[in-house]
Amino acid sequence: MSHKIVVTRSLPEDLLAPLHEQARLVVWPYEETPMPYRDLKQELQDADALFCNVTDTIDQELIESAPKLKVIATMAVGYNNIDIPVCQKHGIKVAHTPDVLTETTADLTFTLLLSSARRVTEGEALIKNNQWQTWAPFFHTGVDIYEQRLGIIGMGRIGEAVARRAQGFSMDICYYNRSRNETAEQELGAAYLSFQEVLSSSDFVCVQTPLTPETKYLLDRKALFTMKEGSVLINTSRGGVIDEQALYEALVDGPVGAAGLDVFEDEPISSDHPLLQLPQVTATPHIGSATVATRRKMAAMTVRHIQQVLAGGSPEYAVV
Ligand SMILES: NC(=O)C1=CN([C@@H]2O[C@H](COP(=O)(O)OP(=O)(O)OC[C@H]3O[C@@H](n4cnc5c(N)ncnc54)[C@H](OP(=O)(O)O)[C@@H]3O)[C@@H](O)[C@H]2O)C=CC1
Ligand SMILES: O=CC(=O)O
Repeated sequence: MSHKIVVTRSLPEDLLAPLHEQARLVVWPYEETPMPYRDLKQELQDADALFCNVTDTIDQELIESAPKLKVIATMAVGYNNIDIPVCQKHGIKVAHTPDVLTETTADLTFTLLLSSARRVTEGEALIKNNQWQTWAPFFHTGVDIYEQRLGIIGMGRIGEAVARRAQGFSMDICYYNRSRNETAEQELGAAYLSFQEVLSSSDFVCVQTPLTPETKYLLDRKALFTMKEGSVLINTSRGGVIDEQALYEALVDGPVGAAGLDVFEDEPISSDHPLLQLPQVTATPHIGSATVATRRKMAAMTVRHIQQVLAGGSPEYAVV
């Protein structure tokens, strides 16, 4: 047993069992609390593999203090928290978990879309706060979903899965990517439009890009203020893709009618954040892929990635 593996969150024992058989595991004992950076740095000094997640910052300092590290396997598809060029420079393999979480994340995206359009959480709060007085012709009206236009910024795996759900609502689908997605165009009837056209013509805009230097604040003030009057914005990608201050202004004084947000620039978002004071914001705590079945698949895939690299091979889903 020569390998050391660091796991930054507690996980069900049966999921980690295959690793125990071939290595010494250091597992952060808490599920709800991230492993502090300092402890992680200390443990990585003689580690061969790292099992991490979206809350761990895997930066140059950390990577360069881990001379034996061979693989960083993250239990997520997004890897914006990992310094990929530094990993490449040091020959460290990086693996992530696409595909297994696609449908689950699309379900949550569509849940936010439906909920924002029909003001579900606002309505629930009215009832629970004893503020529902009567049925009234225009009481608590929302916007229609069926036959409306859905614009997807980032038509990749999750974007396509959201579009498939939108077909069931007879939505008119358009998208923007840097490159054209022939599958989405031919099989889902999605129209390829410019970024501006998607924003200005869509009743619903779903953001599904990764967070990269290019997509940081992709939805800035200018972009948000070109959105269609009364439109609904859904973000289940990463908080940093949207300028939150500008989104607040676009919701209060601009064209955005409502927003459904699963991700935030700083997580966990503080309950006194201005966005959370707005009734037209529906917020969930970064739970896009959070079903038991999907999280188990993600964890099992992350374990396999570590096994594959420690056995001298390449991970099934390699970033680099
Ligand atoms: N809320 C949650 O819990 C979850 C969040 N996520 C987030 O969702 C993201 C997407 O996942 P997934 O669908 O699997 O990823 P994919 O790589 O399959 O899709 C990403 C899409 O974004 C497009 N894109 C990338 N850069 C740009 C850009 N600069 N401008 C416009 N479009 C761009 C890509 O097209 P092209 O390259 O042609 O531009 C591609 O179509 C993840 O990176 C992660 O951050 C994922 C799972 C759960
Ligand atoms: O945010 C989650 C992910 O898998 O990426």
